[in-house]
Amino acid sequence: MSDSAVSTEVAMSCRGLQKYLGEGETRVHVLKGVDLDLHRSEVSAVVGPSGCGKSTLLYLLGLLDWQDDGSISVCGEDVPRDRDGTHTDIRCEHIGFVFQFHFLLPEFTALENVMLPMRKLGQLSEEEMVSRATELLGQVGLGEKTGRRPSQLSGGEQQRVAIARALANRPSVLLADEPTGNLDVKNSMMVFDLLTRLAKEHQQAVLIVTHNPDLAERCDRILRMEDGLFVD
Ligand SMILES: Nc1ncnc2c1ncn2[C@@H]1O[C@H](COP(=O)(O)OP(=O)(O)OP(=O)(O)O)[C@@H](O)[C@H]1O
Repeated sequence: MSDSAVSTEVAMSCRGLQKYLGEGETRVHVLKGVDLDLHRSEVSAVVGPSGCGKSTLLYLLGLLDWQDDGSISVCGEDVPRDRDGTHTDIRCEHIGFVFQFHFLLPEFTALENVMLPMRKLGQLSEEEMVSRATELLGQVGLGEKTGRRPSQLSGGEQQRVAIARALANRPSVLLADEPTGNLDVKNSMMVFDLLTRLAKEHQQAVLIVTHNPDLAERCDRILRMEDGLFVD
């Protein structure tokens, strides 16, 4: 993938990120001081052996868990370390997630699923939310299937709805944990290319955890993690 379109603007960064998991004898020092800058329009792959801390890092950057030490900033603003709800607001506004399993709500249509993050953020009218969700589903090639429930869509289509949902609030950062891990080779490539193309179009920074070397090679850069740290 060409890096000519990578912006110098940092969408997210972390410094000295440390995390312990578990209690007592099972306590593990998972992240040992991770430094990272994610630039807009840049797609970074995180690779490394099982258990080295990739998902833990994604959880911390996604503000789904708290670090034990170190700092995270989003669009130049430090994320406060106290657990006062600020995290949820920042997450809603700035961060989109795509997981291996789509976590779409089964009783909702594709359109309603994509509208959910917008409802939570509460900045758009009903009409604006419908319009944006419709546009996003069109961009992921599901313009004709907006009224379908997840069970009426294929695995690849469900993951495309999840991508549209992740982009709904026009986040600064898109975090993806094995986003194609549940798909066959053909759908993997298609979903991966779609995700990275749309993120670049929307000038988002993308961080993808993957065990798939073919997908990692298609990213702008590959970050190798070993035992809780990035290595050269
Ligand atoms: N709740 C927990 N208590 C103790 N240790 C944990 C806990 N959750 C995860 N770990 C350990 O933390 C380490 C990092 O886990 P993490 O899920 O971040 O690894 P990973 O690199 O994403 O692995 P994989 O590629 O297998 O998904 C592992 O050694 C794991 O066993």
